[in-house]
Amino acid sequence: MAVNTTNQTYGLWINGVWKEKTEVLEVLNKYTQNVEAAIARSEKKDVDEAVEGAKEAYKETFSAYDRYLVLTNTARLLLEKKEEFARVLVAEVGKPIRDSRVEVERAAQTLEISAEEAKRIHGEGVPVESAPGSENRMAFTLRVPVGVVAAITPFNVPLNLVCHKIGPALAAGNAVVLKPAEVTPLCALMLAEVFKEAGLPDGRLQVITGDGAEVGGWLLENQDVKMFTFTGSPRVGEIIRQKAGLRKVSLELGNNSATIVHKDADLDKAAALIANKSFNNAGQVCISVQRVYVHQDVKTPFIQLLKDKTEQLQTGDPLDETIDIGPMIRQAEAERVEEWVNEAVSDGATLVTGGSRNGAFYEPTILSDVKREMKVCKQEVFGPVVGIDTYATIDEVIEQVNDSDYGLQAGLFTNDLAFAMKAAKEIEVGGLIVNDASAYRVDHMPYGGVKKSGTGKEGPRYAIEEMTEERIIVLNL
Ligand SMILES: NC(=O)C1=CN([C@@H]2O[C@H](COP(=O)(O)OP(=O)(O)OC[C@H]3O[C@@H](n4cnc5c(N)ncnc54)[C@H](O)[C@@H]3O)[C@@H](O)[C@H]2O)C=CC1
Ligand SMILES: O=C(O)[C@H](O)CS(=O)(=O)O
Repeated sequence: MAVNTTNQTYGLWINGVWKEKTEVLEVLNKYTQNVEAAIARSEKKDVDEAVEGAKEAYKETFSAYDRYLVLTNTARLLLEKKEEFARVLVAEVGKPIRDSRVEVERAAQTLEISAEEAKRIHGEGVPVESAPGSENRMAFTLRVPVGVVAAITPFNVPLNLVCHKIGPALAAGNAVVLKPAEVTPLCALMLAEVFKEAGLPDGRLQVITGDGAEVGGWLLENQDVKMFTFTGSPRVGEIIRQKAGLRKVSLELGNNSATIVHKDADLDKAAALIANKSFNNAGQVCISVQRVYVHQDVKTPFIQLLKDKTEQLQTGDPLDETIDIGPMIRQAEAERVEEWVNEAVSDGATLVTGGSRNGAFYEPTILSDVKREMKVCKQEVFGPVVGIDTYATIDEVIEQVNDSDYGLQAGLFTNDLAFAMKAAKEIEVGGLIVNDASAYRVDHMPYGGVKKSGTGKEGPRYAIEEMTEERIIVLNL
């Protein structure tokens, strides 16, 4: 049974207290469509106040060890409140309860890893003395924080992806102004209070909410923001890239992730992992499997296995412990997916399973005989749809995978080491996952794409590099 888990009006989190606003936006429960909570709609002056407060907080000493302690405490408190956060994720995203619990656990891990990294941020020795005329010099680098970081996050993984920005930014010694997605802002707002309870100095983390384009625009205008770290659509990523000017920008954008199933693969294992990782979070995961390339010799048995495993997935109320797939974020998105699938079928694709919509629910859907120019292949579906195509040779499939505007992660099922290593060199992505689907991620690995999938890496150690400047110190002795 769905319950209203928060039923609260949130203010803006500025300088460690709630600032109430009269204008609010409603946040819906994505399963019941009831109002779950309300959030404040920021005005420009609120955004400027948040940035100013962050700038002031940044000037105060916050040692690496204290950063470590605060992040560790936050991770512990988050785990203590796991069920509370998981239920809010169920409500605001429509994410099934079992997956929501996993997201809270991963978010705590992301903060824990960030805490560990806070203690080992270091530069390196630079042998300037080896240059003629510099014999009496020595040099080393420092990594210094950039200052105020603006973090703008998407709707689909609203706790862990927020932690992937706040964790490393704070670990590196920055102050953060966070703008969570307006449709799923609740966990981020709750997290702000947890950080305070964990000992974070006021102003180091500000959370402002409101209309994305408006608030994002005001953040971009404010020159006291020194870096933008963004996860979301390529459309908004490009706006940020253009308006940020010469400031630092890190962009985690979309993907139409491919996974290859070679003729020597363990087909049962491949089908199980692909079924699980294509439809998780109703396919609203940017490394979710969207394009499957199966070797022509094993097409028929593989499709049958994938169909069987997909049809075992249960769709329904995300609070129900037995449910695998909940609603999409809004009905309009499910309608778009329905349109793309119908268009593919009328252009010659075969519907293997699924293909129907009920409100915001879209059934897990498999298409075969897809063509590369179809929207379900060429664009990012961001929904529970997999399109299967075949190939004959290794060169051909590498070309098919690379024929994409995107390049975040890809998967490859094979026991052929030579193929795996050729793919590692030639597939144009930020990460290749061998003997698993494209959607494998643990939170300390480098994560980020090429082409339209963005620039910069996440994973706390790598994000800290993005969120610090390298400064060289030369000693003339
Ligand atoms: N590479 C990655 O790690 C991930 C990428 N994504 C991508 O995100 C997209 C889906 O998420 P959405 O939340 O719908 O993306 P979105 O781009 O619509 O929104 C993302 C964030 O940007 C804000 N925003 C909207 N307009 C803005 C503007 N003009 N200036 C500044 N900020 C603005 C939104 O309020 C939200 O907080 C998909 O394309 C997906 O692939 C999602 C998750 C992870
Ligand atoms: O890109 C996404 O949608 C997420 O980063 C995938 S994950 O972190 O939830 O695995």
